[in-house]
Amino acid sequence: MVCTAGPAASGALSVMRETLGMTMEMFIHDETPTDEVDRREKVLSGLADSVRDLVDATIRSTVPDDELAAVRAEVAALAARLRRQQLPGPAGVHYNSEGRSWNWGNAVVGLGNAVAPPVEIVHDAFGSAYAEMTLGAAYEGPPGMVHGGVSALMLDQIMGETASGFKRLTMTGTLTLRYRRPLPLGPVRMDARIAGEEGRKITVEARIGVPGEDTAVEATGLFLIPRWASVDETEQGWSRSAEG
Ligand SMILES: CCCCCCCCCC(=O)SCCNC(=O)CCNC(=O)[C@H](O)C(C)(C)COP(=O)(O)OP(=O)(O)OC[C@H]1O[C@@H](n2cnc3c(N)ncnc32)[C@H](O)[C@@H]1OP(=O)(O)O
Repeated sequence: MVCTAGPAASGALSVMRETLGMTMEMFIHDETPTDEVDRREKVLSGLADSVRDLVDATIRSTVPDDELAAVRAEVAALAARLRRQQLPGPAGVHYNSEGRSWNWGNAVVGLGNAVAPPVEIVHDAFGSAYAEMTLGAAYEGPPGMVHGGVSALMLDQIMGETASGFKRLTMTGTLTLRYRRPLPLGPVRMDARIAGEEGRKITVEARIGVPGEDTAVEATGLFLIPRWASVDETEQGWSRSAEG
């Protein structure tokens, strides 16, 4: 799933740029046609999937040292091929006038980011969302368990998207987590919902756990529409697409 910032978003985006300077320069108006974006995204996400597999294989491999060294040389050669043509910095968020946006570098949902777990967040029209994914060896904290920071990362993303609803800009103000029980690596599910709204403050509640079992981590977050991004402007400006 990819969030989209339609043409009307440019007002909110320009305020963000002026206010936050270089950081928000990462929102890039980019008139690449949607079909080209779709094509590139498919190829890039395929590569990210393979690199994710490489990460897992690296962690778990028991091949001899000389084989590890040989693989290292091949991986270095592949990285050099990719670096022949690359961006000067992070990928940022791009959007075109057709209402398509793409955020391939995002740490949780970036389709070009092999560090991101493969997550598709599903939103309904009523301020709630869920996601199911499998967290493997790359996300380990306690032995066999999901790292607590990874749970926080994943929850922050689904909660931020839920607060935003892709119709307004929100930022995490405060995130409170209660780790109730260890979360084993493997299939997990997250759920989030808006629990309350008051002016620029949106409270979101969420949980993550093994599907069908008791909650492992519960979260409450206060998400803020920044002072510099008025509700009217951001509500006009943000939209989302179903697919990405
Ligand atoms: C569509 C795309 C979906 C994307 C999903 C992305 C998920 C990922 C989300 C993130 O990770 S965001 C990155 C992490 N968060 C940040 O970097 C936020 C950094 N902080 C800020 O930019 C500003 O502090 C912030 C925008 C949060 C607030 O600045 P404002 O200038 O708008 O707040 P202001 O000072 O006007 O305060 C408004 C009210 O909020 C309260 N407040 C401000 N900051 C707060 C805070 N951090 N926690 C709790 N309350 C806070 C403040 O006390 C006040 O309360 P009262 O109205 O009752 O007086």
